[in-house]
Amino acid sequence: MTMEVRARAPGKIILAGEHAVVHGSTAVAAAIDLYTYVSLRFPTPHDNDDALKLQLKDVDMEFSWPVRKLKEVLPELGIKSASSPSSCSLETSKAIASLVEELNLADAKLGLASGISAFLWLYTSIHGDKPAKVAVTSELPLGSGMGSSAALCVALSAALLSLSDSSKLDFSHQGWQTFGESELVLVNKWAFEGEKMIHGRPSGIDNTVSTFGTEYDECKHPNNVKFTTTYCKELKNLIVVLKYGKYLLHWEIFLGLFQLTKSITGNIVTFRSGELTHIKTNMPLKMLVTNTKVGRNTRALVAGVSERTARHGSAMTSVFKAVDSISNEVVGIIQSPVSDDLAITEKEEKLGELMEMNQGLLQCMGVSHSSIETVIKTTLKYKLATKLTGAGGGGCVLTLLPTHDLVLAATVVDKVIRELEDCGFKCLIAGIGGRGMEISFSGFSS
Ligand SMILES: Nc1ncnc2c1ncn2[C@@H]1O[C@H](COP(=O)(O)OP(=O)(O)O)[C@@H](O)[C@H]1O
Ligand SMILES: C[C@@](O)(CCOP(=O)(O)O)CC(=O)O
Repeated sequence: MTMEVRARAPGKIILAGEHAVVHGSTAVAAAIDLYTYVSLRFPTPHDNDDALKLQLKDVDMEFSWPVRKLKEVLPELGIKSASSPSSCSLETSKAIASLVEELNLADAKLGLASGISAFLWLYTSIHGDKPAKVAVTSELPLGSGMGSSAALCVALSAALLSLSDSSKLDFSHQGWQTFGESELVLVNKWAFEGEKMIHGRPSGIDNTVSTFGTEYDECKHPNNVKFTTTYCKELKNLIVVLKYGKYLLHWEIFLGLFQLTKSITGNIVTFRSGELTHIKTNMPLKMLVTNTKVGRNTRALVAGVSERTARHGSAMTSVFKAVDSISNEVVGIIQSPVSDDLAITEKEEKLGELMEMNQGLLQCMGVSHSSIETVIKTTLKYKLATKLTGAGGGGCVLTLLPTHDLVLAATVVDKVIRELEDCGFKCLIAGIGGRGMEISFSGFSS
């Protein structure tokens, strides 16, 4: 009998503390509602297929390794156990590098090499030289600071473990299901090993958020938008009147408002030295995500910060300490209850200021970029605070949107998005918070 499993794992945004978290500071993050999907299927004897196949749908590429080649090249094949994650040895990592080199990736696709290496390591560690078909597709922009590499490693580890010999899952369950706590811990450990092959020295925040998620529940805004219906004699029809407090809304503003309200406000987490803590959000939190589309390499940026730390130890220690204080203050603000609009305004002002301070420190670490500065300048015209998110050097940037006056916010969002997109950037309002990894079985056949 063969079956197909599909796993999905979310991306994340880091609200405060990226890079410093690699050096022991606290970071604040949330899962987002954009996922990477991995499907895994073992061939039946009729398929007469003796290869491990990987399809990367986002980049329209496929790779295939005959299992005899894997047996020939990989020194430790078959001696690993799915239940005890371990780091890739130097010998195996050299062997994997030779397999990836043989793919002759074009220069523009070289960034994929690390992801393919992580795939080969995770697959062969968990399933040895078993032939299989694996397909990957993602809603996340790749290499942009929203954790696509971690989402890939988590979804891959989850799919692989769900069909491993030790899996205790209910294969007949319909729809998405998650793992028990100890299996989630195992997925997270394997995903961290995969992340190490992509990033070099990850803090573990991305894979941990992607595995466990940051639960969400509706966070009510004190001023709800009201929709009322009215009978219009001229049109002989019911029309919808959009009301927000004292305002009657213009259609365009309504669209902006719809974008703002449809995105969920979920909970956040803090991460420090490998420890994840769930924090309940007590205020509406809306972030505009701008993708500068400037490609960058997380491994190089993380290494660059470490090199600067080696050169200026004491100064960088102070920078990391300042980031730690910023993250803790951000959590304090998001966690404390709000009573009215005034309190929300005050909190948003403080959060905006802390984001600007965090951005300044990220600049100190050498991870900002002219495209990020352009987003900062553009949003500042609308009095909005912006910081990079993830590794920086381009990639994605976060802008805090005001929610104390949703109509004002919707008007501003519409204008700012238009101006940013005129610069060639791509904007989205991501729902903050959400489930961690999940799997779903399908296609039973014998
Ligand atoms: N859907 C995917 N398909 C192929 N490779 C992927 C995918 N998602 C992630 N990757 C791998 O992860 C790398 C991006 O990781 P990284 O630079 O850490 O950025 P991010 O912030 O998106 O995690 C890609 O260059 C590729 O090797
Ligand atoms: C820079 C860092 O803090 C976050 C990297 O995020 P991303 O890979 O750019 O999504 C590195 C890490 O914590 O592992």
